[in-house]
Amino acid sequence: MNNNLSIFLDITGKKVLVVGGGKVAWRKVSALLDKGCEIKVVSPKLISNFDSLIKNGKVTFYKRKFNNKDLLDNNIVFAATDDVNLNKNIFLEGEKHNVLVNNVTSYKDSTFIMPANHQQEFISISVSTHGKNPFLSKYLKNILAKSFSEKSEKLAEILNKYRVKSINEPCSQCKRQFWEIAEKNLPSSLCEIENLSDQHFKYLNEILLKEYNKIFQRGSKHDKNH
Ligand SMILES: C[C@@]1(CC(=O)O)C2=NC(=C\c3[nH]c(c(CCC(=O)O)c3CC(=O)O)Cc3[nH]c(c(CC(=O)O)c3CCC(=O)O)/C=C3\N/C(=C\2)[C@@H](CCC(=O)O)[C@]3(C)CC(=O)O)/[C@H]1CCC(=O)O
Ligand SMILES: NC(=O)c1ccc[n+]([C@@H]2O[C@H](COP(=O)([O-])OP(=O)(O)OC[C@H]3O[C@@H](n4cnc5c(N)ncnc54)[C@H](O)[C@@H]3O)[C@@H](O)[C@H]2O)c1
Repeated sequence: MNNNLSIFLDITGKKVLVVGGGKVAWRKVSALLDKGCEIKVVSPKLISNFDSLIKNGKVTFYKRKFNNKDLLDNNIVFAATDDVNLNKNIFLEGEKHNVLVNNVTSYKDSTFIMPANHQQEFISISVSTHGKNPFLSKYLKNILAKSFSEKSEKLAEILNKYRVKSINEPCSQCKRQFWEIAEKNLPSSLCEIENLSDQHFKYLNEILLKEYNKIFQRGSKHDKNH
C-alpha cells in the first residue's frame, strides 16, 4: 500500500514555482496554465515552447540556477531539473518549510505526484500508479478518455439536473432513495454508456423525472406526518 491521498486541489491564487526549463518542466507548466495560479520558472536554459508564454505574461521567467531561498515565497514547487540530487534537495527544503514539492525524478522524494489527467466539462479522469509506472498511467488514461466522450457528458448533464433540483430538499432519505433508483436505471458499463442513443437519454430522463416526483411528493408527505 501507499500513503497517497487522491485530491483535486484548487490552485487559484497559489504561487507555483517550476525549477527547470526542459520538456518535463514544460509539461508541468502546461498543466498549470489557466488554473488561476501565479507561475514562475527558474532555469539557466529554456526550451522554445516557453517563449510565447513568457512574452504574453502567463509565466515569469528567472534565467538562473535555483537557490534555496526560491522555495520560501511559494506554495507549490515542481523540481523538474535533470539533476537528481538538486531535485531531492528541493524536496527536503520543501519539507522544512511546508512547501508541497513534486520531484520529477523520484516519487519517493516528492510530497505529491501528478496523475495522467483528462479533463472534460463535467468529468475529470485521473490515473496514477502510485509513482511506479507513468507510461501505464498515460496509456490507461488515453483508453479511458476515449470511453468518456460526449455520451458520459450528456449523462452527467441529465444527472446534474436532478442533483441541482434535489440539493435543498430536506428529506435526505428520499435523496438516497432517488439515487439508488437512478443507479438501477443506468447502464452498468462504459461501453453501454457509449451506446446510448438520443431515444435512450429521453427515456432515462422521463423515468428519472417520474421517480423524482413520486419520491419527493412522498418525501414531503413523510416530512409533514413526522
Ligand atoms: C502521468 C504523467 C503526468 C505528468 O507528468 O503530468 C507522469 N509522467 C508522465 C509521462 C512519462 N513519464 C516518464 C515517461 C517515459 C516512460 C518511463 O520512463 O516510464 C512518460 C511517458 C511519456 O512521456 O510519454 C518517465 C518518468 N516519470 C517519472 C520518472 C522518475 C521516476 O520514476 O521516479 C520517470 C523516469 C525518467 C527517466 O528514466 O529518466 C516520474 C513520475 N511521472 C509521473 C507522472 C509521476 C507518477 C505518475 C504515476 O503515478 O503513474 C512521477 C512519479 C512524478 C511526477 O512527474 O509527477 C505523464 C503522462 C502525461 C500524459 O498523460 O501525457
Ligand atoms: N516525471 C516525469 O514525468 C519525467 C518524464 C520524463 C523524464 N523525466 C526526468 O526528468 C528530468 C528532466 O527531464 P527533461 O526532459 O525536462 O530534461 P532537460 O534536460 O530537457 O531539462 C532539464 C532542465 O533543468 C534545468 N536545470 C539544470 N540544473 C538546474 C539548476 N541548478 N537550476 C535550475 N534549473 C536547472 C536545465 O537548464 C534544463 O532546462 C530528467 O532527469 C528525466 O529523466 C521525468
